[in-house]
Amino acid sequence: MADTAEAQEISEERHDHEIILTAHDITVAFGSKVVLKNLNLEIYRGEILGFVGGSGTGKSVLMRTILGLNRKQAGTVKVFGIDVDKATPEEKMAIDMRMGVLFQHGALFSALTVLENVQVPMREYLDLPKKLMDELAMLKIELVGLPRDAGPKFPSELSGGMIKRAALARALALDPDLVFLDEPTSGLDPIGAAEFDELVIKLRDTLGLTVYMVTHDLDSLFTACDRIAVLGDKRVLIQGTIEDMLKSEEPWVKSYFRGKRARHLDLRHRA
Ligand SMILES: Nc1ncnc2c1ncn2[C@@H]1O[C@H](COP(=O)(O)OP(=O)(O)OP(=O)(O)O)[C@@H](O)[C@H]1O
Repeated sequence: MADTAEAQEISEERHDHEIILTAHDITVAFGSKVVLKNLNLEIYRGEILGFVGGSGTGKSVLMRTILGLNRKQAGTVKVFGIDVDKATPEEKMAIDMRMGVLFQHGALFSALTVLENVQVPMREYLDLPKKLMDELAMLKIELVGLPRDAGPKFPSELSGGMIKRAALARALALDPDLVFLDEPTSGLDPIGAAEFDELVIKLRDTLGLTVYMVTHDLDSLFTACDRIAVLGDKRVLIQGTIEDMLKSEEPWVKSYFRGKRARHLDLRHRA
């Protein structure tokens, strides 16, 4: 277990300050309802960034905006150094292939087996023979810690934790550099959630992934995240390490990280 200073050093070495994604001056509104206003955020290569904020503050909207699934009224999103609004169709496709997503709801297609679910992005972007696709999908299934016999199963035959792992396998199908996880541990029991966090850390360490994780899970924020960004008042209120969150006097941050539910957690929980 690394102490705080050591953990900080490891974290700094890891992301080495290379920016992999920049959201600059983002404004998003639905009709007259402004959800995000002049929001700025940076994500560094190799980090696990935890994204937190009150319910309905716009965490999913921001993730969808970054992914190009929501219209924005203003601002720029640069991924891998390319402004997505100015990207050519070829650049756009290359960017899409380098980003994997685990959505909060509808994680898997219920009519498809786990193997077929993992193959969905492969079919969309690659033209591979079936046998090779089967082998690649099985590798992803094993990578996320599922047994091979999970491949031919349907989502309804899996536990909640296995479904999340299968959805993660699908997000990893195209060997992305950056993965977006929208509340990946919601609905899991604490043991399942802790195991999922460990898996995310292991994948980051072994594959060099960068992870953007929307979460309400304080355990995940304490144990898995190198940095945390807090959304409130339509913008990023604060971003920094868990130590920064614990020192913050911003009222929402203070009540979230030092409130009753956070009381049992402290920095000794950090891996
Ligand atoms: N397509 C849409 N049309 C209109 N309003 C929307 C749309 N998508 C999101 N909103 C609104 O934007 C606000 C932010 O929603 P969002 O789902 O991003 O919140 P969140 O921070 O992810 O919440 P939670 O933690 O509860 O999942 C909400 O008020 C929501 O109703």
